Amino acid sequence: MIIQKYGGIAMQDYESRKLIIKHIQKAMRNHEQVLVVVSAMGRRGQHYSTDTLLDLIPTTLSSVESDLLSACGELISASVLCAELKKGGISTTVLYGKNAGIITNEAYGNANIIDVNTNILNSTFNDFPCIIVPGFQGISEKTHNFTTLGRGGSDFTAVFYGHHLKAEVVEFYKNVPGVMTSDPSTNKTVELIPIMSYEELQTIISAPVEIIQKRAAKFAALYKVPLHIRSLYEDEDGTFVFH
Ligand SMILES: Nc1ncnc2c1ncn2[C@@H]1O[C@H](COP(=O)(O)OP(=O)(O)O)[C@@H](O)[C@H]1O
Ligand SMILES: N[C@@H](CC(=O)OP(=O)(O)O)C(=O)O
Repeated sequence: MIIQKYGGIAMQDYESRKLIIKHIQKAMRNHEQVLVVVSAMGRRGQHYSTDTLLDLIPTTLSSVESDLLSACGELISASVLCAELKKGGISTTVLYGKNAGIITNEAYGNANIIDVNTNILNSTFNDFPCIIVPGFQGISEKTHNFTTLGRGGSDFTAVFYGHHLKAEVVEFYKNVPGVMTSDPSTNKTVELIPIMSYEELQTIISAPVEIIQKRAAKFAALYKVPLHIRSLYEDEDGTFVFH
């Protein structure tokens, strides 16, 4: 099985989702099971992005309502991509909430995962070769409220499932060719790093724009989850992280 994670930029519009669909189709030709983790569409200013949604309510500390609101971004993405895949004749379904199996504490805005139940995911793979899950979210153990896993948390969702489902690889489709020597949006002279260690990946991640969420990179390093960070737009090799 393979996991593919598509972030806000990849999900942002119909044209880029057409590229996503091509990558999913390719993965389905090569793997029996494909788990697709999606983020909310676009960035601040685009209708359904996490920041646009959070801008709807007064700035307060993270709370039941702010997590419920921001979790909607990924739920919208999952529903839209599922509908588009089905329209293209691809057998797929969405699992979310309790069915996605990620159980957290009540630390709204930056919840810790305390349990995972992949039974429904595994049994759903008997009927659907491709499953879509909204990233960045879980369900709290006590109250069953939606919780979120910290900004950039869809990366964590993908890596977390990667470990628990023993995925061959977790792929991240980005608006850059892979991990570069530094952020290409602020540095002109950068080079692609084709292979790197988990330690090197963690060292290169820097604020404000993290190529992969730090928490996700740390988890991947701990459990040696194989990562492949690559371009949404080009069929090049990108960056492999597996040692
Ligand atoms: N070392 C790096 N190599 C490549 N991109 C980097 C690096 N550091 C920061 N970035 C930034 O990380 C961003 C992450 O890509 P993006 O497609 O926005 O991810 P997401 O999956 O979160 O939507 C890139 O646009 C790039 O500007
Ligand atoms: N949408 C959430 C989670 C996330 O991981 O997003 P992205 O994959 O676009 O960085 C956020 O903006 O924090």
